[in-house]
Amino acid sequence: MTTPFSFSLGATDGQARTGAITTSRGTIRTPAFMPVGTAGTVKAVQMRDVKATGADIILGNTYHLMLRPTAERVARFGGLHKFSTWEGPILTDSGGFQVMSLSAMRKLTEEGVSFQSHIDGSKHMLTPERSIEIQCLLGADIQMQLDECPPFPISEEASLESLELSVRWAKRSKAAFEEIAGRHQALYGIVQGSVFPDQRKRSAEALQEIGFPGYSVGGLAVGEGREAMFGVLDVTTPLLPKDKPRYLMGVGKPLDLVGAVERSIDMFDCVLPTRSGRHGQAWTWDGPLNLKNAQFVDDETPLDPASDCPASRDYTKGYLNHLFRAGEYLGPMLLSWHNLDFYQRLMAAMREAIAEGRFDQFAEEFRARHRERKG
Ligand SMILES: Nc1nc2c(CCc3ccccc3)c3nc[nH]c3cc2c(=O)[nH]1
Repeated sequence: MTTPFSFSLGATDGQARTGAITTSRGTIRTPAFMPVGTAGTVKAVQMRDVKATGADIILGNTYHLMLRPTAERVARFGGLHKFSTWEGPILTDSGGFQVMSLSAMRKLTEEGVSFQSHIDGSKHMLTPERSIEIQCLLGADIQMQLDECPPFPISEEASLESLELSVRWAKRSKAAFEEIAGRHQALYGIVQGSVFPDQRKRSAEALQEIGFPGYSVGGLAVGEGREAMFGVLDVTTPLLPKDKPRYLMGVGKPLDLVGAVERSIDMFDCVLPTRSGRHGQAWTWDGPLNLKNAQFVDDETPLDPASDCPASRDYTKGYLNHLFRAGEYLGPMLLSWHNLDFYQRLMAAMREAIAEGRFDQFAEEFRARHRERKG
């Protein structure tokens, strides 16, 4: 573990940019889509197939893994890489977001957030210090500060209070990180401020005062809608250092990814490709398809013959329709795999378009072709 974390910018095209994040476990090509592996597995897809789709990095979840099987047990197995057999970089969230969306009896104080496990009701406490300890026990290469992701909508004064707490927690997270993390690991600050431009500015400036090797844009993909999200990016990314990665948390649909790359975002995560795949939704260049739909019963064409992914190339839509109607495990497995591959092919196409100075044209053609809703 000697290679220190670093980011190098590649090509820029308008505000869009390519880059490479060097970590001790491999390089991440940006713009990058990071499959979510919440409980140490990218649901229904084996790690060798996740890698084959082109993913350079996957995500793990402090909240889920601290509850089960516990961070200490994962550490005894040699860390999350060894435990899950994923050998590339792993990014973990700090857990606060998941506590607020999943746990019961949660109580938020200056110290941290106490809560009851959604699994067995046991009592737990997450502080900035404990979150960093857990992320280090897991062995995460890129870690997140503990923050508070405010609900949407939220009043301006409540949003300001929340972002100030997250800034204080950013300081404590960095102090704890510097105590116990390795030189090969990196900690990101998370910009908050909901949909208020002056608060986004305040948060971005306060975090840069503290200083991080990368910055996440938090507080979005919480129901604000695409236009409001883009509006926040328009005012936020210009405030962040150009020579450091920007990670838009929890985003998103293909049209969200294109619009956010247009606004200078480098890293993305979203449960959509795997979660929607498990329920029969296939993402394609032309938009999403519901493969359970009767229209596919006799369809003898694959999802994408041009792909080298077996899930996209070797199975007919009629067969996939059958698998879902029959409740066969293979249905969710193949569609999760296909969707991850499609997301990686979209990211690769954007990286190539930026490198060739034709990203505007790519984005325009994609938006014309990709119909999110029929008709
Ligand atoms: N810490 C944090 N996480 C968020 C996530 C989870 C992303 C995540 C990271 C790693 C694993 C799973 C999920 C969000 N998802 C949608 N919107 C989100 C906002 C925030 C946020 O403001 N702060």
